[in-house]
Amino acid sequence: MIIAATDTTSTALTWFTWLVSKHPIVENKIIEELESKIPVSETKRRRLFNVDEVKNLVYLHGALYEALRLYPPVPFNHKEPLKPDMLPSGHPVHPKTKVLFSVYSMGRMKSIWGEDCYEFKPERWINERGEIKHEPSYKFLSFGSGPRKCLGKETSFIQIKAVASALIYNYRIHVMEETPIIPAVSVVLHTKHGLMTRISKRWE
Ligand code: HEM
Repeated sequence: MIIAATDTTSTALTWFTWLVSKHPIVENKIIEELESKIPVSETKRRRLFNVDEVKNLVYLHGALYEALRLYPPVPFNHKEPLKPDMLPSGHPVHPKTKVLFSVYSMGRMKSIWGEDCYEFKPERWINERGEIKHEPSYKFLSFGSGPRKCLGKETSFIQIKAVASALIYNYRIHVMEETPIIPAVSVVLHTKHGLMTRISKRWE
């Protein structure tokens, strides 16, 4: 729980916070969705959101999945076959061979996500009926795929959603860009220099 859950969720929230601060239109749409789906009285502006309240937030889901696609907290992974196998490319794989794959790169491939693959676009995850658009786990690999995929996927996502709602709804977050916001080369995709921010209350 401690190893698998701590750095992954905090890293996901860090990249999400940075991406939202760079995309004010997305930030406004998240607030609009919170206000329309979870109405709040004028006198009680500041608030926290519970699991049931955030469950059906479609736009926020899309924004968080976009952050996880562009900045997967576990940026690479490896697998090895139990018996001799062949990759779709025609390359044979021996049971003792580890196949390393970059989840980070796969989230940014035009052949997988289309021409706009570098764009932070929550709408990518919303279908024409306004519902969450599901993608196969072998395409969106941020939580892995198959029998050993992340056990904490649902738990972590709902936690992240509740924290992200409270952060964006209650505070204006201005990212200080004195140091570049770039990924660190590591097993978990931390921001190399952290994320320095100036935070103010949104409702005063
Ligand atoms: C944003 C948050 C998280 C991300 C991106 C993430 C990602 C991953 C990935 C990529 C794997 C490897 C899957 C594979 O090899 O196919 C994994 C495994 C795992 N995760 Fe997570 N994880 C997150 C949060 C959590 C949390 C909160 C927990 C626990 C409550 C957790 C528990 C586990 C466990 C136990 C495994 C090993 C599963 C196995 O080997 O059978 N994860 N996670």
